[in-house]
Amino acid sequence: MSGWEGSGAPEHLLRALRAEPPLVQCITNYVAMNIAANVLLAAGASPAMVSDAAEAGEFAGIAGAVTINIGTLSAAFLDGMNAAILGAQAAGRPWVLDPVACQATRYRREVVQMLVAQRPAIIRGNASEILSLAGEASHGQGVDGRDTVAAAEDGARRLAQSSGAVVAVTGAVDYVTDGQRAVWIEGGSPFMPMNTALGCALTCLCGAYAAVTDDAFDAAVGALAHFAVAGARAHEGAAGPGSFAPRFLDALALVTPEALAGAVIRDASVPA
Ligand SMILES: Nc1ncnc2c1ncn2[C@@H]1O[C@H](COP(=O)(O)OP(=O)(O)OP(=O)(O)O)[C@@H](O)[C@H]1O
Ligand SMILES: Cc1ncsc1CCO
Ligand SMILES: [Mg+2]
Repeated sequence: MSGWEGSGAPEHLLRALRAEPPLVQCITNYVAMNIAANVLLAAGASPAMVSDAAEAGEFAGIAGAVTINIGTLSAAFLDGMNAAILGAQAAGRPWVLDPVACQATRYRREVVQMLVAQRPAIIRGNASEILSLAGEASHGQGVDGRDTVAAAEDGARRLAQSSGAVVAVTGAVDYVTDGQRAVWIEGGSPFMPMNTALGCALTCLCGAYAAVTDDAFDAAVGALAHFAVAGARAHEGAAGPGSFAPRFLDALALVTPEALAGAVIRDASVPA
């Protein structure tokens, strides 16, 4: 099918987001901070990189959503993450988890399990990270995915069922599931994984979409469709990852709700 039907379709969410730009509190890594903020601004949202525990919980009370990324994990970041999650939960706002390189060290494996237990609305990671979270063998090399998204399909569905989160697995073709509903999303560009932190930025955009709908599945599909359409457009005329990067920011901003309606989204739901 082409396009996700109904009021939760990406084009409707993008219209809502542009009409009232959501404030998204991003606790992300040092590599991603600037890239993710620019991605959110281009897409139409309002980023704030607020992570210290002294204010992260209070700030979460005024944000539309919180996003948490363990890319450059430290004790100080972790304190801020826990404060922000408590603040988001007290305010009834969703939070999104990016389990960067969670397969790599015991510290990351333990921290990410503790975070998953705090009920993120969405978990967005590459296939190697999602396989590890699902308890399966992962071939991830540090922060880079080395597994196919198809290999993580079953694990993603089980992880969604056990955690209660919508799970979004990204790669050449993306997969999103809430444990029952599922879609494949096509598009993007092979230059995307050659630009650092675009996945981290996408996690922040999942927060922006989650701020404008109560349905975390629709939010994840909307954010990933926005990246897929903008990435494919930016690929046209790009000579490599360097010239791709500014075209991608332009494309994120120039994508219209009507263009998002043309995103290639294939239903893969398990029959009830
Ligand atoms: N080969 C590819 N072709 C098309 N799009 C791709 C490809 N690989 C990744 N993407 C897209 O790039 C974006 C980021 O996904 P990716 O899986 O690379 O994240 P990641 O590994 O977490 O990145 P990072 O940790 O560097 O932020 C997604 O929108 C995804 O669809
Ligand atoms: C390169 C890198 N190292 C830690 S986080 C990060 C950004 C991509 O995940
Ligand atoms: Mg990543």
